[in-house]
Amino acid sequence: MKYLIGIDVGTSATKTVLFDEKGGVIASASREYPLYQPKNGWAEQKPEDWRDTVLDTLSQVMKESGVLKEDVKGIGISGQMHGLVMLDEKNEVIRPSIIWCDQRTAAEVEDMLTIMPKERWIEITANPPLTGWTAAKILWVRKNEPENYDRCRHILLPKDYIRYILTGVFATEVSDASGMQLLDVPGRCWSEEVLNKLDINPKLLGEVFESCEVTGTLLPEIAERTGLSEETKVVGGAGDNAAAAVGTGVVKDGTAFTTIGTSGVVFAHSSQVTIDPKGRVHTCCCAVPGAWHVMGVTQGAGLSLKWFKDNFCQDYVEEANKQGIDVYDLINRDVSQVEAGSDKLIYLPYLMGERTPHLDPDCRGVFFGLSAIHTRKHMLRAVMEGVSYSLSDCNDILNEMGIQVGEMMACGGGGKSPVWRQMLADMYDCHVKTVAQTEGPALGAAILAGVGCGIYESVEAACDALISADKSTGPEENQAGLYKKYHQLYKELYEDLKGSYKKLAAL
Ligand SMILES: Nc1ncnc2c1ncn2[C@@H]1O[C@H](COP(=O)(O)OP(=O)(O)O)[C@@H](O)[C@H]1O
Ligand SMILES: O=C(CO)[C@@H](O)[C@H](O)COP(=O)(O)O
Repeated sequence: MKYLIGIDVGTSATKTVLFDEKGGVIASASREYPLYQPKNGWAEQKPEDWRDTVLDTLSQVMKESGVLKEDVKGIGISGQMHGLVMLDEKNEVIRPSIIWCDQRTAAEVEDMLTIMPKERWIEITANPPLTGWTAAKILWVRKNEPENYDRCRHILLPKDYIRYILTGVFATEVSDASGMQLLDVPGRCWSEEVLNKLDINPKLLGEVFESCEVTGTLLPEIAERTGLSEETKVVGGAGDNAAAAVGTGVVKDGTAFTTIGTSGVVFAHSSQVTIDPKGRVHTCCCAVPGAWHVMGVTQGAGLSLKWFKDNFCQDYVEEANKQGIDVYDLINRDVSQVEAGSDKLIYLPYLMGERTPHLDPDCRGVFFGLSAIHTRKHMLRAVMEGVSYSLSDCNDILNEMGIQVGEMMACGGGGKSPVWRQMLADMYDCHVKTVAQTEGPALGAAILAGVGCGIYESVEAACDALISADKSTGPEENQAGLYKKYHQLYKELYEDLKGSYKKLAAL
C-alpha cells in the first residue's frame, strides 16, 4: 500500500492527515495557533507557528500510524490564501504575516488603481485590486516599513513558506498565486506588466507550478525530524479553497461547494475564465490543470461564531469540557431550539470588513433588532443566519453570472453543523450535501500529491474513485420564504449603514 499526506495550514489550526492510496484516513493531527489583531481591522499570524505546527503534526501522524517512511510517496500542502510572508537574506522571517482578512490596505488599493486602470487589472489578474490580496500588502510594507522591505529577499504565501521549510525550494502554484494579484490568471504565469507597474522585482517571487507538479523532495534534516523519507515528493498543492474543491469532488463544470471555515466561501468550478465585471467575486486558476474557479468570499463566517463563543460563551466551553464533547455541538443544539429568523434579530457578519458583495474594508458587525425578548441562543442563531445571508449574497452573484448548480457541497468546520446546512439549503433553495470524506483541503492536497507521484491518472479520475456524497439536506418550504424576506432586509441594512461605516472608520 502507498500513502500520501495532506497538510492544511488554516487560519485556526494546521491539520495534517495521512491517507492510504484509497483515501482512507490512517492518522491525523491538528494544532491551533493565535490570530493577532494589533489594530481594529488588522490581522496577523506568525509563520513560525505554522512551521512548528506542521513539523509537529507530521511527526505525530508518522509516529501514530506506524507506516513505513518509504511508503509515504508524496505530500500536498494547502493553506489560507493571500498572506504575505517575507524572508531576509538568511531566509529568516522578517515580520509577522499580514493575512487574508487584514483590511489595512485601502490606500494601497487606491494607488494600484492610479497606476493601472481597473479594467486592465481585471484583464490580467481576472480581479480588481483588493484589500485582502497580497500585492496591496507588499505595497503597504514598502510604504510603511521601508527597512523591512529593503531586507526582503523572498516573498511567499503561507503554504509556500511551509514548502520552503520542508524542501528548501522557493516556489508557488497557480491557484494560490492567483490570489496575489501578480499573476496573469488566464496565462497561468507571473505578469511582467503588473510586476513592472508595481516595481516589484520578479526575483523576490518563486517559480510558479501547476498544483499537481512535483516541486521538490524533503530536506534530510526535515525527513529525520518528522520520521519521513528524503525521497518523499512535495507537489505544488493549492490555496485552501482550490484544495477543498478537490477534496469535495468539485472539479467539473456545474459543481460547487460552500465552505464555512474562518472565512466563508461559495466556490464554483469553471473550465473557462469567467469574470464578474463588477469584481464582487474572485476568479482564480484552480488545481485542475487548464481550469479556473469563481468564488465569493465572506470574511467573517466561522470567525463570527468563534468570536461570539470566545467572548460570550465561557460556560458552554466549561460544560463541553465536562461532558467531553465539542463546544460547537452544544451551540448547534441550542441554535436548533430557536425558530428561523431568530425572532426578528439580524446579524451582519462584517467583523473584518467584507469582500463579497461589498468590497468594503470599513464595514463592521451589527446586531439589528435586539429586543428584551432575545436570549443568547437567539444571538447565536442570528450569527449563523447572518453568515448564511452573506453566503447567499455570494451564491446570488454566481447565479447572476450564469453559473447554475443543482446542488451544493458543504465543508469546513461550519459545514459539519446540520443546522447551518439547513439554513444554507433554505436560502440557496437547493440540496446541500456533505461528502463522506470529511478532510476537505487536506484530502484535496493529498490527491494532488497522488497525481504528482503517478498514483492517480488525473485529479478528476482520483475524485471519481475516492469521493462519495454523504448527507443531503433539502430546503424546507416555509423557511425558504421567510428567509427571503429577512435576506432582503439584511441587504437594505448595509445600504443604510454604508455612510455611517465610513464615518466610524474616520473617527
Ligand atoms: N460543529 C461545528 N458547528 C458549527 N460550526 C463549527 C463547528 N466546528 C467548527 N465550526 C466553525 O468552523 C470554524 C473552523 O473551521 P475550519 O474549517 O477548521 O477553519 P480554518 O480552515 O479557517 O482553520 C470555527 O471557527 C467555527 O466557527
Ligand atoms: O481569503 C480567502 C479566500 O480568498 C480565505 O478563504 C482564506 O483562504 C482563509 O481561509 P480559511 O482559513 O477560512 O479556510
